Amino acid sequence: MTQKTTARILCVDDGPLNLSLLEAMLAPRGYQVVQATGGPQALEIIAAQPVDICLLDVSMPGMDGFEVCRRIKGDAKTRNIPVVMITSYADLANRIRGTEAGAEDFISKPFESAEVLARIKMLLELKWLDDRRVQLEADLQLAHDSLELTVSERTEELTRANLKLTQEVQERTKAEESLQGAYAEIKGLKDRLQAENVYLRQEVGRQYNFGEIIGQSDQLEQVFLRVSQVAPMNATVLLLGETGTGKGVVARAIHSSSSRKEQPLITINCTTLPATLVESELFGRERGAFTGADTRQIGRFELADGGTIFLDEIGDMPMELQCKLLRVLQDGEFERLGSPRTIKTDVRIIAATNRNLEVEVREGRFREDLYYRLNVFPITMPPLRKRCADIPLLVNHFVTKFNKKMGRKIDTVSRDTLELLSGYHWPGNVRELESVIERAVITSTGRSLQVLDRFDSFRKPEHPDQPGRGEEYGVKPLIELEQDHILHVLQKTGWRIEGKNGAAGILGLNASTLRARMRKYGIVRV
Ligand SMILES: Nc1ncnc2c1ncn2[C@@H]1O[C@H](COP(=O)(O)OP(=O)(O)OP(=O)(O)O)[C@@H](O)[C@H]1O
Repeated sequence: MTQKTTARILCVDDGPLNLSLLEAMLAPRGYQVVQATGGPQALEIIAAQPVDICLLDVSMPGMDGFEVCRRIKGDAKTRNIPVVMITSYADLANRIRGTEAGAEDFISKPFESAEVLARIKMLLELKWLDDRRVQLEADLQLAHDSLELTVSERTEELTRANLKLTQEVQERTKAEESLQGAYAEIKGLKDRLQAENVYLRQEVGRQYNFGEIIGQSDQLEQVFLRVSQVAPMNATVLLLGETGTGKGVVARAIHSSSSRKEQPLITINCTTLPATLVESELFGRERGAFTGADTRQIGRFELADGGTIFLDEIGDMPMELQCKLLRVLQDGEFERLGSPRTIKTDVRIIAATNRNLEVEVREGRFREDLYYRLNVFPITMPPLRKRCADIPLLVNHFVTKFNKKMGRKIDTVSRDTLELLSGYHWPGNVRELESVIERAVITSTGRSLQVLDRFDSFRKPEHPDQPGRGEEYGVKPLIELEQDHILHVLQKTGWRIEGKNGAAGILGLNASTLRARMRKYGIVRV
């Protein structure tokens, strides 16, 4: 513990001798002695300069030592100056009064040098300790205050941070909620999209496949029924219907479901064959049959022996050939061009046309007898617009086909697209749909089919008054109605023709007339 040795000691006494004694005692010990000969002077000194200790005589004229002591202790600025009262008779009454006035200690007159010095030293140490304590307390208070400040600043900071955090949490919660909302919306959209998308693969399992014929509409079911009825027979089949409705497909299905399926199916397109060569194409020719015929040619009828001949676009066959064809159909016989030898052939005939043969007959462009020969078992292919139910299956079929061909991976078609396709008139029928899908597979980006064609301009039928186009007005030809009705009644009667509850009676026909009609329309029980 260090302590300053130059302590300033105020000695207050009305006796100069005492003051000199004290000065003589203290000064040599390094104390700075300040003298006052009375109370008022002492108080002035104390107010003007720092004093470390005050030695105060009790009995002084005017203001005694007790009063001076009281004033020192009564002033906050001077209260910590230790006061030592000097009394010549150290009686108890004076000590009590001194203590009450606030004196810290007492020394007796005459002074005992050792006692005075010991007391001064002790009081100075105490004062120093007290000063130190006050200082420490002040430091502590300061530290406490600064800590308080720091704590309050920190608390404020934390509160602010907490507030910010709370706001952030709220914002985040809000963001999360809106994200959840967005997710929900996306999920909703996705679900809707999925609901709107027709998954092609799912459809594959449901695809009705009669050979290559895709479709499951009621109209096509009728075709399937008739195909399955006639395929096993050798009967001639006449396929009717607009262009692109699938007559060729049905011809192949009939052949491949028949007992001739291991034998060839020879197709002759009566439109594309040059008229001059048709005859040799069909029946063959001997070498030298005509100028330039330097080799023998086997005709298609000969090639098809045991198999099937598909005469496509029969309505376009020249009249002179129709006669020869009739002979093959009737007798199974013909001669090669330039040869008298009759060749026998066993072929099944399937003919197809998009013309109205009755009109052709009426107008003299088609032989009536040939027409009856061909019209043994007519099958009318419904136009695509009459069997929109098949459009999804057909789209699926063609997308799969063109995916494979072009190495694409399209697997969905939106409902909107299907609706667009289903609403179109399809004058070119399945062939037209096929090329629309081929185009769309080429141009689609991604996995969903995008059809860019605009169909509206084609919607209206071009020739509303053309005969045989009744289906454009939702009207079936009478002949079709009759066929359907007979079939329907026969199914109802369990194929009973005659007698009570027989189909003939119900239809108001003789049994023989009904049988004739059934033959005419090729209606047989399967
Ligand atoms: N039901 C079907 N299922 C699958 N493909 C079909 C179907 N109908 C038609 N097609 C396809 O449509 C295209 C046209 O068919 P097809 O040539 O058989 O018609 P068509 O009635 O003979 O026409 P045209 O009278 O002009 O000769 C072909 O590529 C065929 O494969």
